[in-house]
Amino acid sequence: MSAPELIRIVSRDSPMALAQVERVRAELAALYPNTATEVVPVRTTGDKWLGDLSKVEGKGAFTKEVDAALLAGEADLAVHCVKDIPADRPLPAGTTFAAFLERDDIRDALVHPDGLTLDQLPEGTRIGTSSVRRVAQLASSHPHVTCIPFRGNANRRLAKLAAGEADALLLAVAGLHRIGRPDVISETLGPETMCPPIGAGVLALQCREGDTATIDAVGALNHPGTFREVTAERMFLHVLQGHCNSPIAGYATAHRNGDLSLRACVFTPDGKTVLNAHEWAGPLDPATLGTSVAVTLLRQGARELIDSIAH
Ligand SMILES: NCc1[nH]cc(CCC(=O)O)c1CC(=O)O
Repeated sequence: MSAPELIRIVSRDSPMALAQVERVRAELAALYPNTATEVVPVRTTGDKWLGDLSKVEGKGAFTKEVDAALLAGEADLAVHCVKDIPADRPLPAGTTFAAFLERDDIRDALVHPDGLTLDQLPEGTRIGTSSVRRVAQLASSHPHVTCIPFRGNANRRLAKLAAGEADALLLAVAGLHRIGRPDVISETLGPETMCPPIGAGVLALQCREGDTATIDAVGALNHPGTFREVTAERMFLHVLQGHCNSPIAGYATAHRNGDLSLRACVFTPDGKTVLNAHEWAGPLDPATLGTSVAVTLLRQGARELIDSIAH
């Protein structure tokens, strides 16, 4: 296959996002030694605005400017965390997913300067997180700790923690590895303790729809098992139609025998109500599994629960 001579890659300009781009460049260089790559960093609304995300355009705050650069032809490939790509609406018109890279760790980690675990945290511990998903699950499992709003990229959050603005943080394990700081992890939380977000630990490669040369080239980086997992998870979120304040979590697992399972939860913000579903698909396609799990939660009252949360 003849790959393009040059692929310009656009992404957020945070240290984590730039590390993600370096992974993509390395994978492309290994496959296509004659293809040059260039990085086009972009600062997104989500990076500039450090207040409540629902006050700006909560959805797409980390992807909008990146997608605009792709569509304007300033770059050929956008690299996104799947977790940051809205699933309740289609991708921006004119763009398409070309690949999902092999999934990293999907778990969240507790970052506590003295190495305490979640169960060891004293009453009143201030956990810096603005994630409604993390807040709801902590309120349910560890009601004696307090979540305080905390935004900014992972490096900035670690700096704010070091400055004493919180006592501990919850951050994604994958992200901490990407910024070279797995050393700060005091406890890795299993999905039964802290259910991960849709798309956790996966990088999406997005191209312009008509750019078949780039789509074909970067498509070789796709990981089929990850593709199936992400397809099920994003269809689940699409059918559920949450908003930026609805605590929703879930993850699919592609098993070695070809089966796919999807476990998902919807919470009230106070964590007092938890809706849960876990289903398997054998011969079913991933999108059908995602739809089925969403419908199961809707039957349990997820629609009323989500709509009753202010947004
Ligand atoms: N909201 C920012 C964001 N988007 C993706 C990740 C983690 C890496 C990933 O899941 O791909 C993070 C940081 C975090 O939540 O700790």
